[in-house]
Amino acid sequence: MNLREKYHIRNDSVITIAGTVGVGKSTLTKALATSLNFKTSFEKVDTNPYLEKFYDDFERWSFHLQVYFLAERFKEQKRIFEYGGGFIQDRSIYEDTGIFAKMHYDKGTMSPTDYETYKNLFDAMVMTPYFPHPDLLIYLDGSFDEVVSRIQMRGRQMEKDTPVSYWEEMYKRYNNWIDNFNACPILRINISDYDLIKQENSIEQILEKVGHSLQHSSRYTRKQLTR
Ligand SMILES: Nc1ncnc2c1ncn2[C@@H]1O[C@H](COP(=O)(O)OP(=O)(O)O)[C@@H](O)[C@H]1O
Ligand SMILES: Nc1ncnc2c1ncn2[C@H]1C[C@H](O)[C@@H](COP(=O)(O)O)O1
Repeated sequence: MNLREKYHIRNDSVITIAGTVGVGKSTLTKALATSLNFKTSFEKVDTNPYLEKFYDDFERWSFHLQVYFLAERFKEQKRIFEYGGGFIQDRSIYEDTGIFAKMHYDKGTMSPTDYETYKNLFDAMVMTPYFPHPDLLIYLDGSFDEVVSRIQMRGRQMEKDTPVSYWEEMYKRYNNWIDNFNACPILRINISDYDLIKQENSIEQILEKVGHSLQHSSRYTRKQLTR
């Protein structure tokens, strides 16, 4: 029996991983996809034509970057749909608006008109009954100090050059955002409770929680019954 079967995870499940920059989403995405034999959907950082410019001048590039991310994530959503699921997704589409666009608007680095335009586009594309929400959102949580040290350790220059107050603001917003999130079921995991590098059975502990959360989600059970 493989790990997916052992933990009663359907092979058409869609699991998205949310959490602040540097917390460990991509690392967990890879580990989960490998153990479940799922496909991955990653945020592409190296080929993003706006990201460095954005970190250099938020005001000038925030609208362009949000529209770019929205288009990229929507294309990924389509790909996931076309494959019929079986995906682990690195960052949810909900964070783009709920965290990033809102934060830049509130801080005055995205104009009210740009924010309104972006929000209208987002709502028309995503917040409709036609948009398939994930079966589960895994929310990765950790201490602020650990998150900042991971950003430094990973070493993307644009992020290292960004004032720590930016990450602090984002961190606070994430805590608030997840407490009010209800678009799909959530599983919260603290990064101090597992170590994918040193503890071999860490991934199984996470898979057990994932299987349990999915089994207890009425939407997932409904999906199971209609198959
Ligand atoms: N469980 C872990 N233990 C130790 N270091 C980790 C762990 N998960 C991620 N990291 C490290 O933290 C940094 C950020 O991780 P990453 O997965 O890229 O975060 P995110 O995708 O959330 O921005 C990377 O240097 C990565 O190697
Ligand atoms: N919607 C976004 N707006 C601004 N910046 C964003 C958005 N989504 C991701 N980012 C940035 C944050 C990081 O610098 C990179 C990649 O994120 P990570 O959490 O490391 O996967 O893109």
